[in-house]
Amino acid sequence: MASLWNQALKHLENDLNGQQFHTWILPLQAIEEESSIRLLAPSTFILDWVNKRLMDNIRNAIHIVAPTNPPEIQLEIGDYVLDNVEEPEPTVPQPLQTKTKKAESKAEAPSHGIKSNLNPSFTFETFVEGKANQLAAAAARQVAENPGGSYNPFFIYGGVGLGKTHLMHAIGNKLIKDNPKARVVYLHSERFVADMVNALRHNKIDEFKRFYRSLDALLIDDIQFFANKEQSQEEFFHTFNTLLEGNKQVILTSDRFPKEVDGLEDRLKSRFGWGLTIAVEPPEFEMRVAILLKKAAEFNVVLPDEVAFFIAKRLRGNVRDLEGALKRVGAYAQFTQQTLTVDIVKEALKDLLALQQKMVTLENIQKTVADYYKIRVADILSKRRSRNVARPRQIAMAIAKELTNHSLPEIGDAFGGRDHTTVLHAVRKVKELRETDHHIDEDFNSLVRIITN
Ligand SMILES: Nc1ncnc2c1ncn2[C@@H]1O[C@H](COP(=O)(O)OP(=O)(O)OP(=O)(O)O)[C@@H](O)[C@H]1O
Repeated sequence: MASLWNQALKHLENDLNGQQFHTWILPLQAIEEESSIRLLAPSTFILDWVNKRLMDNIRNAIHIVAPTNPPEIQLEIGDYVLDNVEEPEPTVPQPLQTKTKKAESKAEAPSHGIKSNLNPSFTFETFVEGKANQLAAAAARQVAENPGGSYNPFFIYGGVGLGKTHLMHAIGNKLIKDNPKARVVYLHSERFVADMVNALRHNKIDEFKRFYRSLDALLIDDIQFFANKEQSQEEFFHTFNTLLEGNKQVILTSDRFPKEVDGLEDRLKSRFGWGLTIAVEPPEFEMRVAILLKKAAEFNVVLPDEVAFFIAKRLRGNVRDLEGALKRVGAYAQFTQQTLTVDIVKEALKDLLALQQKMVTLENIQKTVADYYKIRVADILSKRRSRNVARPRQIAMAIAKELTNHSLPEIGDAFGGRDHTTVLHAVRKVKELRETDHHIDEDFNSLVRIITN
């Protein structure tokens, strides 16, 4: 029987987004006692964060797995000690061990091997490929086959919930599968910063450095959180160089193109571009269907094709949202013991569908695009052809085609009475521009996110 905490973790993983789960929940070490569960946080930073924002989620999860007699939850600080860094041949890397004074005195200190922090379910096998992530997935496989090769660092960027973390873990999992002794560590950039601050406080910075520089692969998620943290950037810069010089693999993710991460030193930005930088994009319709079908099989939800089509057509957000919707309809079907149909999905996802419907109107698209480019909606509807107005107009039309079910003539009408061929031209032009100009591509993706979220 899995420990109570391990069972609770499964619920927390569903409940929270990947970043929250990896950054704040996974680092907690649980000591289960008769009527209580002690959660040890490796730093005050993590302790405070969990305390302020995630205690309700933790309580809920514990209540689900122990509904009749839920243990009391105590959150306390446990010292992270960087240990065994130079052990000659660890079967698994040995970076972080938890030690608490209380736990020690009870000789109950949990013994942990290396915490690679990899989620075993994020693999290439469970990753659905489509136009939006094909390149990224192919490159990730290359990196997994040939770590420390020419794709180093490997940098994946793109909007939230589009599979960056998943891909990164897939590489890490493959590296360890191929070589169980590989020292692979995944962590969120905020966690790197927190660990560094902690190491400084405990005079363990040399061990900290040695540890990170002794890895075979270092995977750091969401590096935009390094922004304006000069000391962390400095440390990371040296770690990064040492790893690269030793042909060790570095994998990074960010929500935007590295050069556009504000508050990051130029030398870091430029180095991030030395290897391969690749984007993941929001999934297109076919991929959304494929993701729904694959996840349905994973979650044991019987999902008829037409129902998958319906959800994919109506929910155009990121993969995490699709997953959330699927879990909801799955639970609904189970609860009401009905086979899923489009009508049931309409009922189960009523609020989500209404929200999406309400927000994605042509007016909303025009307004969002106008705000984004700091022009007026009237400019978009006008006949003006200057580039600063014409380009946003084309982008707005292309988004309208992508996000709504309106026909080309309807879109043309709504954009100041234009002909449908003008809309078609805009759609083609924007497609071409997105392929050649990453600024336009970023703008487009950001706008879709703003409109659909
Ligand atoms: N192509 C895909 N195939 C299968 N699952 C996917 C895919 N893309 C994303 N997911 C799933 O969607 C969820 C969110 O993905 P992930 O955490 O990797 O996103 P992310 O891009 O790292 O977002 P964030 O920046 O918010 O961390 C995860 O459960 C992941 O497994």
